[in-house]
Amino acid sequence: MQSQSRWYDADIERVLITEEEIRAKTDELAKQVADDFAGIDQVVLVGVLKGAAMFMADFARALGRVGPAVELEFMAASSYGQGTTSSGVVRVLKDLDRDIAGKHVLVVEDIVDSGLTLSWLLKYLASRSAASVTVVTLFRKPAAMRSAPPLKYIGFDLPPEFVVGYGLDFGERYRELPYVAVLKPEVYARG
Ligand SMILES: O=P(O)(O)OC[C@H]1O[C@H](OP(=O)(O)OP(=O)(O)O)[C@H](O)[C@@H]1O
Ligand code: HPA
Repeated sequence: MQSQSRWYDADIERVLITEEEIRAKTDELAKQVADDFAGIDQVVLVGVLKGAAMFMADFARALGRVGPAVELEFMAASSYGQGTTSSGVVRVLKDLDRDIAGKHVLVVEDIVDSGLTLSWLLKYLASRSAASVTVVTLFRKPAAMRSAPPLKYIGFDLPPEFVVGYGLDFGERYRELPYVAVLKPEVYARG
């Protein structure tokens, strides 16, 4: 059966990580976290919107199958706006709804690129008296190795290119792609 063409097909330069690879890696990360959190009954997952929406949903279910009970919390932070480089200023668009004091918190990020968002977020959460704060990110860019806080749970290392899909956007578009891809140069240039 021929697969149907989708609106974004013509914009894609190349796929970097497939849907199947994302699924397998998500299960693997959940297993690692479950093993490390053995003996802990409850973990609060803090998803960083909007980019982490897809990973949060899939990771929460993967962890639920093999690990502790999870509570879902979301924060919304933004530093990229419409472009492909960080503005350098993290804006909180939505704060946590509940107190995390005394709880084991796992921050769920889609990507750590410059590391600015994560560094800022960890400082922000440090004042909330959580029992522990750990980070899981599905993707990491090379710049993060220089400037981001040390990370234990990383899905994939990506090349230093602006990517879209599986939650990641370019000007709010392409988040719904089931894989992670690089767009054609003319698409980035159009803005
Ligand atoms: O390591 P950094 O260079 O800080 O980049 C990482 C952050 O950038 C993206 O969010 P963005 O600010 O684009 O907001 P969004 O999630 O709403 O797209 C992404 O979802 C991460 O949260
Ligand atoms: O490569 C990226 N794509 C989309 N959003 C991002 N936020 C940081 N890096 C990226």
